[in-house]
Amino acid sequence: MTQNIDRTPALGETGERGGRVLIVTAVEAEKAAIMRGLGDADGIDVITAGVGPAAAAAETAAALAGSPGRYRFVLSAGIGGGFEARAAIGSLVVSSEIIAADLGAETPDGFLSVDELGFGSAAAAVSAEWSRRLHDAILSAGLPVCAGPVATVSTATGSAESAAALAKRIPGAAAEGMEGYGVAVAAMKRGVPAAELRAISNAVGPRDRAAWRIGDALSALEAASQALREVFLP
Ligand SMILES: O=C(O)c1cccc(C(=O)CC[C@H]2O[C@@H](n3cnc4c(=O)[nH]cnc43)[C@H](O)[C@@H]2O)c1
Repeated sequence: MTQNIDRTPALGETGERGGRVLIVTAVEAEKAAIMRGLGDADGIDVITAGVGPAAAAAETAAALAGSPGRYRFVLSAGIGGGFEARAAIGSLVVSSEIIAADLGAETPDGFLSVDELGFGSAAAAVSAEWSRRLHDAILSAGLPVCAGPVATVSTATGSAESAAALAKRIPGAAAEGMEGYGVAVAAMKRGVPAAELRAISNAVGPRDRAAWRIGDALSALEAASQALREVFLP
């Protein structure tokens, strides 16, 4: 289930695709942080799609369908939960994989993924080359960053048991968000490479709203976006 897939065309293999980058956030505060970091960078569109994989997929699909050939890369970006010992609050995670972690069936013996059910794949295509370039640019800027699987969930994890089960199911899981799989599937269906960036606001585990550091995560997202200018600009 956690196998890395890179079915999308390689970086530079733009074919008929245009030169712009599409960044999809869930909420306005994430968009604003990214725009502050990007400054007056041309060639990048940042949109707010709403919370959850369905809204993310619908808005991404609409943006790509509305301007066929306009985009060469799509990034799902926002704040997220970090898995213990992988991603601390205020750090950044770049996707090596994007996994729909709760897409499947519950059985008396545990969770079965759609892969195990034979209904497709819970892993959306991630561009390994784009992910590497994003990771390296953020690292070069001196920001704390790791590359790892990012889980997409419809219900944010809220207990130690669920966090442990997820970490077991997705070896090396680094972050959790609610939109990446939707964005990546919409991009994949249009043949546009995609990846995900999460700035960590909270630990994945027992719900503790008072411990969330949304301001720190938004500052990290802004700093990462500044570092990514050189990657995105033609
Ligand atoms: O009030 C709560 O307990 C609560 C729990 C989980 C998520 C929320 C949100 O309002 C955040 C939704 C928004 O932020 C991303 N996000 C941030 N941290 C996590 C997480 O640990 N697990 C899943 N998603 C997270 C998410 O992508 C949404 O866009 C409130």
